[in-house]
Amino acid sequence: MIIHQFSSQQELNEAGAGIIAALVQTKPDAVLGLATGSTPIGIYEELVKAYKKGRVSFKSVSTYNLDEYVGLPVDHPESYHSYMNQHLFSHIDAAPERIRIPNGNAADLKEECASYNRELEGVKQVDLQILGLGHNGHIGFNEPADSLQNGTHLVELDHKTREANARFFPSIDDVPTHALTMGVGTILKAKMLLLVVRGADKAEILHRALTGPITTQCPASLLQTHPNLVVLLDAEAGRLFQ
Ligand SMILES: N[C@@H]1[C@@H](O)[C@H](O)[C@@H](COP(=O)(O)O)O[C@@H]1O
Repeated sequence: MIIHQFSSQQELNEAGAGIIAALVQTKPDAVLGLATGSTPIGIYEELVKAYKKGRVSFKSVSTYNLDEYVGLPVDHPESYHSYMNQHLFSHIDAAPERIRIPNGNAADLKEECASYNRELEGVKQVDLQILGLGHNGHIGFNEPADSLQNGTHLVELDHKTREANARFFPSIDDVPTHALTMGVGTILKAKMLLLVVRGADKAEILHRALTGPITTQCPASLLQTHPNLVVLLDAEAGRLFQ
């Protein structure tokens, strides 16, 4: 595990975007696993800048998103489809046919998960998976539990997760109760994991995830088992590592 701590958000964003851009420059048909949430927004902004300056092209890249809410219309402003268009896809040359986000409105959600799994199995390996961290230690939408699932599946969201995400909705009652998420097994198969964590409110859970026992009660703790985990932190999130 390599941990990089940054004193400014800008440096962190540039470092994150730099790692992704360098991968795509050397491997134009790279497979990227993408995350949503507030954490990666600045990194996506830097990637868009790099694209606009002609430093990187995404036209041959394939992308797989980690998760999506169940039951939000695709064009709902808080759907992860909308998020990805707003923060990344509408600004770069990514090929729509190589962009995949779980469909949380599929008539048959089980079949949607199965087909997402089949597609991911068809890809030899995700080259780089971006990850944020939930306040309860979740990754994607893999919530703390007695056991975790390997592949993409339907989850019921923890109250804590819905509370954390209520800031994006008129009220907590508007936050979806379920989501589709890649499983921890799928996440761990990526060649490289880029975990990005910001803010004092994540310091404790981050410290527990990276230095505490490996337990399904803290899904991010399983990242300790990955041979190529790179962690980008701001000073507030990294407070307990000093
Ligand atoms: N499903 C997403 C995760 O993929 C994200 O990493 C996490 C942290 O979100 P944020 O970056 O907004 O703190 O929670 C969300 O609910």
